[in-house]
Amino acid sequence: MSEPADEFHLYDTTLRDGAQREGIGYSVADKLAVARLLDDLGVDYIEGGWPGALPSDTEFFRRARHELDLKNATLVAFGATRKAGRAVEDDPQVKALLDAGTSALCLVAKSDVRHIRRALRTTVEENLAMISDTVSYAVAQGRKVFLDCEHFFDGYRDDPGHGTEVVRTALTAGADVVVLCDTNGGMLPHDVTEIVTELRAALDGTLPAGKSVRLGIHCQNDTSCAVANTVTAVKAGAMHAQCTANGYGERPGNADLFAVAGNLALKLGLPVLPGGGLAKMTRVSHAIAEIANLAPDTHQAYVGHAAFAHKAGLHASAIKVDPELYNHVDPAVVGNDMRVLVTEMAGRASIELKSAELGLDLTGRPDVTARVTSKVKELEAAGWSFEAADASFELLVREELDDTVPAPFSLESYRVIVEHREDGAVVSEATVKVRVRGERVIATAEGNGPVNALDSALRQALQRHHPALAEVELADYKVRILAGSHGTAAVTRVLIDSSAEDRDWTTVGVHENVVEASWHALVDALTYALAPAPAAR
Ligand SMILES: CC(=O)SCCNC(=O)CCNC(=O)[C@H](O)C(C)(C)COP(=O)(O)OP(=O)(O)OC[C@H]1O[C@@H](n2cnc3c(N)ncnc32)[C@H](O)[C@@H]1OP(=O)(O)O
Ligand SMILES: CC(=O)C(=O)O
Repeated sequence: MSEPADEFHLYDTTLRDGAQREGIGYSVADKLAVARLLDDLGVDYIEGGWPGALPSDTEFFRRARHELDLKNATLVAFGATRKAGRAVEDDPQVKALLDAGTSALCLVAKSDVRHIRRALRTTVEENLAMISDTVSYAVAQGRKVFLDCEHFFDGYRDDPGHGTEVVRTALTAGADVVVLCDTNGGMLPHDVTEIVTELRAALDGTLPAGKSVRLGIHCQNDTSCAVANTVTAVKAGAMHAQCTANGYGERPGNADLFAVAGNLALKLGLPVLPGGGLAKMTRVSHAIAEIANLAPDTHQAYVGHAAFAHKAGLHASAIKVDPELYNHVDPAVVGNDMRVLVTEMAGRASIELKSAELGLDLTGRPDVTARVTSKVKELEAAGWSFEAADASFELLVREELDDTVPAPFSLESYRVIVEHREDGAVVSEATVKVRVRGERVIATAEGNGPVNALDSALRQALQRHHPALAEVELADYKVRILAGSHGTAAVTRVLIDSSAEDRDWTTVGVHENVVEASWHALVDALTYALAPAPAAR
């Protein structure tokens, strides 16, 4: 296998191929915002869309001229080669492409004989002429041209001579880079290595003077190998990689820009995303997901929230010695963080590391660490989950550390009624009887559900003594029924996300009864809201 070329481009197609993902529909303003993020990240090219095909893409390029001030990237307009049987200068799609006014263009061309004959319904000779005419016409107008060879790998397998001829024709006509596309995404890494290597050898010495073999790669993710195929093509000599943010794209998607950039920079030592771009990857990935209106993928390599989250006790015990022992790269290099998760898989090291993350120092307290470890295992076995409920975990550790957070009240009783009225309205009403700082308080409130009513009644009862609770909001409420096993009853687990000013926290409650499980999570949430900082923080 040859080594990566010295000159290398990272080419982003989030706004064109990425927008072909089911469920994505960018506005022009969204596209401008994504382009700014990608430019700030440091990609070399941003493919903005297909002017003349999509009115919103035509509008994007029009606005980009005045509104995008790109610092690092070159904007590229995408389109197809001229239509079969039509002169290039008379082709309205080619005109619209040039009218977009970008200095660089990317043309998609057929390179598989099956597609030329059956989809394009033309001859191999005419298709080569379409490529040659369109590339040389755009080059003559001063544009840099990339040529995407659709279905290159499938076509090359059937007819290597023809595949080679397509690439030769485009390079001879003046294409800057010819991009080999695994359009159906069916290749495996060894196929890509073999074909790229063989193609380079076949082209070597056959191009006109002054032309060199400049290849790119574009991989769809249908075998889940898009990133691997991209990296392997670069290893085999491709000097231009097309990718999309978060791997968005047609069907299962494309090669994920962040995984490709991380691999090329940190594993192959290529200077991609210079100027600190790597450290912006996590932020940019999440910001683009937000604009696309998609939840970020928690488990995405390099940039996912869980990319450096460690659950197994054995992992945590080695991480305690040296985080490098269980991280393939330093998370900070890609703008991410390492986290230790506390679950029934935790060992003492996990408990110590997680506590340290929360500002609780268990060094020199093996008794506390051991007690917390066994309590967590016991509770997790009974259905509790501390993985996401850091606040409940902190309360538990502090209790064992003799730094118990004072309970804001003691409970005498609570009662919840759900009333289905004759007119169809369903009203919940809760009454709580509590003691707050020696005073007996009774409060009743209505709510749109039993937990909402309970929360309102409890806050009402506490508000005079604890006015800070007015700032606390219940941001989310998740319920999960955990099936019983070994003859035990099913239990309900409730997670409550709370927020106040600039902090947020999660608490957990478990019980056979959903209201009681909610009550536990609610009480932890309000207790945590009023908790003084830990003695050791
Ligand atoms: C692999 C990829 O993802 S490439 C990007 C694909 N992206 C898109 O298709 C999104 C944007 N596409 C569109 O808006 C429309 O499909 C358009 C405007 C491009 C074309 O629309 P229409 O003119 O209505 O044609 P339609 O989509 O039905 O068919 C495509 C036409 O382009 C032709 N064509 C396809 N590929 C090429 C090519 N590389 N070069 C020249 N012509 C091509 C087809 O033969 C067909 O021609 P025909 O109308 O003479 O039969
Ligand atoms: C060009 C492109 O998107 C493809 O061949 O998949």
